[in-house]
Amino acid sequence: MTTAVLSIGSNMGDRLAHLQSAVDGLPALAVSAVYETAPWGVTDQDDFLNAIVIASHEGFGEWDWLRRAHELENAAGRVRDVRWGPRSLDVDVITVTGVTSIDPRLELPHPRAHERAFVLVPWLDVQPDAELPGHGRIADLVARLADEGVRRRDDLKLEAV
Ligand SMILES: Nc1ncnc2c1ncn2[C@@H]1O[C@H](COP(=O)(O)OP(=O)(O)OP(=O)(O)O)[C@@H](O)[C@H]1O
Ligand SMILES: Nc1nc2c(c(=O)[nH]1)N=C(CO)CN2
Repeated sequence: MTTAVLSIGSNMGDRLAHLQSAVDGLPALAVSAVYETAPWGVTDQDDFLNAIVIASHEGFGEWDWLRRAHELENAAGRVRDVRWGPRSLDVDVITVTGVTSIDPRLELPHPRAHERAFVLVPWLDVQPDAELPGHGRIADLVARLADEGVRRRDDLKLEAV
């Protein structure tokens, strides 16, 4: 049994429906609130909706989590073109408990998670005591980040089954 922390994001089309399709396709233990977030990296694009899913599955290794992430992105009609560009659905594997990897096809923990408020703020919702291996407690990381344009949208809800 492995537990994974996954970041889901969308800034194209029906953003909430895309996030919900990801939640529906993951063995979710917990789902954060939904956040409206300013684009990170390539800033000349629409705002994202972001959330965090904690998922657990008997017999799933780290590559199974990546495969599932890609299946969900493809099902949402994602076209892979611009790095950090607009997308119907982005599913990133942030951590898989006990796993580190420097393989460029699957780096764990995700190498940019520690600097992304759109990952850390929703993660704090569901696992306030979590640590990001190599970077310490996520609560401390969030406290150190400036206001990065992350706004909780309590009017939008993801349904976990
Ligand atoms: N932890 C990870 N989670 C998801 N993809 C990863 C991870 N580590 C490496 N990759 C690889 O990164 C490639 C590009 O992923 P993607 O298109 O989602 O990048 P991005 O979302 O634009 O940027 P970023 O990687 O900074 O989030 C994927 O094909 C995948 O093989
Ligand atoms: N706010 C926000 N910015 C992003 C996001 C995202 O999910 N949210 N995903 C990206 C692709 O990695 C690039 N930039």
